[in-house]
Amino acid sequence: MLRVSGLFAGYDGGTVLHDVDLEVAAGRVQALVGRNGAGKSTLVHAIAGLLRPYRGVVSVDGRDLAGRPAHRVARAGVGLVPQGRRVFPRLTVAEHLSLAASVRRPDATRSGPNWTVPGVLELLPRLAERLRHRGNQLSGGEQQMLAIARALLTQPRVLLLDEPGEGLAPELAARVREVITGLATAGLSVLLVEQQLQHAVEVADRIAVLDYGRLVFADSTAAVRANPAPVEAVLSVAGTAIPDRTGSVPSGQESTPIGSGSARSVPTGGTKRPALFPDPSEEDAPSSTPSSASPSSSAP
Ligand SMILES: Nc1ncnc2c1ncn2[C@@H]1O[C@H](COP(=O)(O)OP(=O)(O)OP(=O)(O)O)[C@@H](O)[C@H]1O
Repeated sequence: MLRVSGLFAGYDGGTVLHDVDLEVAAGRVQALVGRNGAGKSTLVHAIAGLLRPYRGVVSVDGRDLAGRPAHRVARAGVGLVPQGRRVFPRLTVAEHLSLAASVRRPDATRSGPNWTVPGVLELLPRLAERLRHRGNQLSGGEQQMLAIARALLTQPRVLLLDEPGEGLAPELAARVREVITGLATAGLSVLLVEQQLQHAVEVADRIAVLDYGRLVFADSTAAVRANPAPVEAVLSVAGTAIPDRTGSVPSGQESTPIGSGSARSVPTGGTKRPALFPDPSEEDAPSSTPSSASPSSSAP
């Protein structure tokens, strides 16, 4: 379990995160949404040890990691899929994977999933076809899969993903969400930074909203589906128009300027249910968890 408590962090003495509390249980996906500049990446970096918090607790399975350097945090079981993927342009896929596999955390074999190179290639078969390609020869989707594979090979118990669908074609972003669901099913605690609420609710068990560095909302995805207005109100202040599943912004849900005082949570047109979420009876059946997501199928 990942636990963040009373976390303050920022840059050069300025405070970005104010008293943030968050818990992500094993096997769960916690989505973190918020408008641009709300502090989502700052929180991810503070958890991952890339940014030293001013104060507060960051713990994994009860072990306090706040202020530890990134390599120590990684060895304690926190995997990071950073925003922008950050693959090495000149290393091949195979080299990325063998490098990641060489920095396994020391107790990795004693508990939790045991990810191997064959195991991640089974989960992400596109990478198997690209083993000799360099990072700069991969598509955005392939780079994202590589970033996920690299993180898994460090044998994380907690996986942090910072906007993994950013810049991907819709079908690839959907595949990434499918993989994330499978990873949670395999027992990981997943913290997912997601720009679009519509996508967050597809994959997360819980939704938290960060605004001006403060956690202003946290509840189950079911509760958000039932009443998205509080979350939408925070997001709409940023002028972030959330598209529906077809990718278009529903009529009446255009973004609201800061200070206008009206959230766009309920579209005009008289429907009670905001168009962001389809009626549950109209939704597609949930996709089954890919069996290949289980690392138990990994070769030793
Ligand atoms: N390295 C840095 N040095 C100084 N300030 C920073 C740095 N990184 C981020 N900030 C500032 O911290 C605040 C939060 O930024 P952060 O990147 O965490 O937001 P975010 O919610 O992830 O935004 P986005 O959705 O655009 O990625 C912003 O005001 C940003 O300008």
